[in-house]
Amino acid sequence: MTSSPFTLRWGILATGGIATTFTKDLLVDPSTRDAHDIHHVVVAAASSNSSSRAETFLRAVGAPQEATAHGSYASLVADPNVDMVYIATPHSHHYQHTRLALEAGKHVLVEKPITINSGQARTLYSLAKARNLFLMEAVWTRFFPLTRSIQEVIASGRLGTIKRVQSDLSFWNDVEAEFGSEHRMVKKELGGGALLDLGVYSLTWVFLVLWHLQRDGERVQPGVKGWISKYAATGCDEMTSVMLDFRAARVGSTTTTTEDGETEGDKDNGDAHALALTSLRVSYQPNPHVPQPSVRIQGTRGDILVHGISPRPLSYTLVPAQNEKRGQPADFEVETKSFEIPGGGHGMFWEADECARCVRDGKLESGVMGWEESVRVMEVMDEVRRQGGVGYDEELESEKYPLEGFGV
Ligand SMILES: NC(=O)C1=CN([C@@H]2O[C@H](COP(=O)(O)OP(=O)(O)OC[C@H]3O[C@@H](n4cnc5c(N)ncnc54)[C@H](OP(=O)(O)O)[C@@H]3O)[C@@H](O)[C@H]2O)C=CC1
Ligand SMILES: O=C1OC[C@@H](O)[C@H](O)[C@H]1O
Repeated sequence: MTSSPFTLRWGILATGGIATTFTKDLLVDPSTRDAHDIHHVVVAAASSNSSSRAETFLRAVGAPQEATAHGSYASLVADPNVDMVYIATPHSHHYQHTRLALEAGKHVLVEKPITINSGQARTLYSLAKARNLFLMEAVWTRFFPLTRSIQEVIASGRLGTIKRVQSDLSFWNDVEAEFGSEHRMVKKELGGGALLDLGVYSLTWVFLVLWHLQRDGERVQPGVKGWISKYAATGCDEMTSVMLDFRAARVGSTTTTTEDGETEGDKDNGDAHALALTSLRVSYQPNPHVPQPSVRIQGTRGDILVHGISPRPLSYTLVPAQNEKRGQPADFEVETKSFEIPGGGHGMFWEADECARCVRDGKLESGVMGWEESVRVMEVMDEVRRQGGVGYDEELESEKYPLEGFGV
């Protein structure tokens, strides 16, 4: 027996770059990615600017004619046809706009980073829980089939015990020419800086491997050491490097017997280290003719090299360790697995599908991009900013609501 798909009705809050990309993805037929149980409808969009800006946006993305164009965010969240609000404003506004939507009784998908700091994130998740509403940080990379495939390889133990993860999301920019001092990437009033915008992906890869290797209920926050180099024009971070120390990341460690009769499990203390990098001045891959992995996951029996930009990688290579002296060499061959993004989309529809399924099933949080992990990543970024001396205005770091000038 086939039942009809569950329909989620979306309201898009803001009309900028990523709102456009995401909304176009919502309009891609889910059957092109073999999803038959859910369906998305774009019922409204809002611009803080004017309803005509929202109308232009709706036409540009190809939304249904009957979708409503709102001239304010307050009007969007009051729209009774909207089930789920997608928030695509700058970082500085996520806390205010997510509260606006939750307090109006809407489920929310909010762009990364969920907030400016972990305290704000915790408050939003408590509010969602109290109001019985779904809330998720839009870390779309988590929902890629490629990401799931890598997590499965790690969980299978084929790579042995995972000891190290290195992850880099850096762009090679002429920062002054490209961003000046007004672009959201570098403007402090908009929560700018490499760490919150790009570093969150480097940490995402570290967490999706090492946080999940710790046992449920026994997870401990890693030790964190961070270095920040500031952009002279605005004081935001333009280059941030983070080292993390995960103690006793034990699930997936091997206990195979080696030639001398010992077991790897006996010798391994379970610790793992990570390096999460981001910069606006150099690139993870300065020259496409010389491919370099954006993420490297290292186990005692081999590595995984992830290729392509880390928010949206399209292939990975399994690299077996070859060490003549080892009793137990890797039992797999070099293999590259490539993935496609179907339906002509960008790949953001998989996170939207997760939202629909969670709402359908009455879940408040995703089992893939859960609340605790989201808060833990924010805590790491808080600590790195503390060590590197980068703070935002008191109001932006506060949990005061509503703040004037934020359209709430
Ligand atoms: N997941 C991903 O791959 C990506 C995620 N992002 C995230 O999405 C968010 C938005 O980024 P992006 O779309 O590139 O940004 P844009 O500057 O392109 O768009 C931001 C939109 O927010 C609205 N807005 C409301 N208040 C302000 C304000 N004071 N200043 C500027 N804009 C304001 C505007 O829409 P309006 O006038 O209609 O209200 C504007 O168009 C960020 O949090 C970023 O981290 C960004 C790029 C990629
Ligand atoms: O989320 C993002 O991923 C891709 C980057 O180009 C963009 O600046 C960032 O916001």
